Amino acid sequence: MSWLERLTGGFKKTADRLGENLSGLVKEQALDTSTLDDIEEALIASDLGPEASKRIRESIAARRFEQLDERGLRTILAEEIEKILAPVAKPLDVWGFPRPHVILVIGVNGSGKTTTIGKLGHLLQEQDYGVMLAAGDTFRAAAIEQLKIWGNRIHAPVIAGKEGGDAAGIVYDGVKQATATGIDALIVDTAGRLQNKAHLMDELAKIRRVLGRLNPEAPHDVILVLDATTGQNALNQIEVFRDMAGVTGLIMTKLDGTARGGVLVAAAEKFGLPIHAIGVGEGVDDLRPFEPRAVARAIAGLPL
Ligand SMILES: Nc1nc2c(ncn2[C@@H]2O[C@H](COP(=O)(O)OP(=O)(O)OP(=O)(O)O)[C@@H](O)[C@H]2O)c(=O)[nH]1
Repeated sequence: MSWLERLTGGFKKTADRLGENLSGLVKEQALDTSTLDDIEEALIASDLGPEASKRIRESIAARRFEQLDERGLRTILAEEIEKILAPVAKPLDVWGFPRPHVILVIGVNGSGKTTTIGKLGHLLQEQDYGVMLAAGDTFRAAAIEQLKIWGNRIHAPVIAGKEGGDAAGIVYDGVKQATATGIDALIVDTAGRLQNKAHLMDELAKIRRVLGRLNPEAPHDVILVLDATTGQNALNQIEVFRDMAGVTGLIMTKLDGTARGGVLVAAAEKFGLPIHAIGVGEGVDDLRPFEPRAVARAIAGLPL
C-alpha cells in the first residue's frame, strides 16, 4: 500500500465518526444559526477541539451559503482543516552544526515513543542522514531492549547502558561517539514518567546541561510524542510537557487505530507547535511528514 492509501485507511475511523456526527445536519435550505451550532458541536464531538470548531463554524457562516449538501460541507471542512494544519506541518530538518543534530524525544510511557524513534531514524536515513540512537530511558530494561531491536531493524548504532543507569551519561557518550563517527542525527529516547514530575524534570535538566556543555545549541529539537487514541489527554500532555521540557515540536502516533484523529487539528489550532510527522501504523514506513491537504481530506472523508 502506498503512503496515501495508508493515510486514508488510517484516518478512516476518524472520518467515519465525523460523518456520523454530521449526518443529517445539512438540509436543502439556507444554513441557520441552529444548524451552525449543530455543526460546531459535531466538530467538537469529533475531537477537533473548541477553538478549531469555532473557527470552522465562523468560516462556514461567513460564506453565506444559500444551500449546502453533505458533500459541500465536507469540502469546506477539508479546506478549513487544511488552513489550520498548513502552518504547523513542518518536516524535521537536520540543521545542527557541528554534527550531530541532537533530537530529544519525550512523552509518556506507551505513547509510542520508542517505536517512533525507530521510524524517525528510518525516515532520516532515507534522506541520507547517518543516524544513531541513544537509550536515555534507563528506567525500564524493556525500553532499552526495545530501542536496540529498532536499532537492529534500521541498522543504526545504539548507545545504551544498564537499567537504572545515568541517562545524561548515555547522552554524553552518544554525542561523543556520534561526533567521532560522523553521525548526522542523534535521537535520544527519554523516560516518560509523568507521575514523578520532579524527577523527570531533574533528569531532563541534567541531560540539557550535559548537552549544552558539548554544544550550546543542543538539543536542537525536543519532540513530544503523542498517542492520538488518548484524545483530549494528548492535549493536556502538550501543555504539561511544553512548560516542563521546552517542547519544540510534536509527532502524533497511532492515528490508524482511532476515531479520535481530529485531535491533530485541535493540537494544531490550540498550540501552533510544529507537527513534524504522523504515525499511522507500527511498520518502519508508517511515520511521515504530512501534506496538510491530504490529511485534511482524509479527516473530512473525501478522496485524496
Ligand atoms: N497502530 C499503531 N501502533 C503504534 C504506532 N506507534 C506505536 N505503536 C504501538 O504502540 C505501542 C507502544 O509503543 P512504544 O514505542 O513501546 O511506546 P513507548 O512510549 O516507548 O512506551 P514505553 O516503551 O512503555 O515507554 C507498541 O505496541 C507500538 O507498536 C502507530 O502509529 N500505530
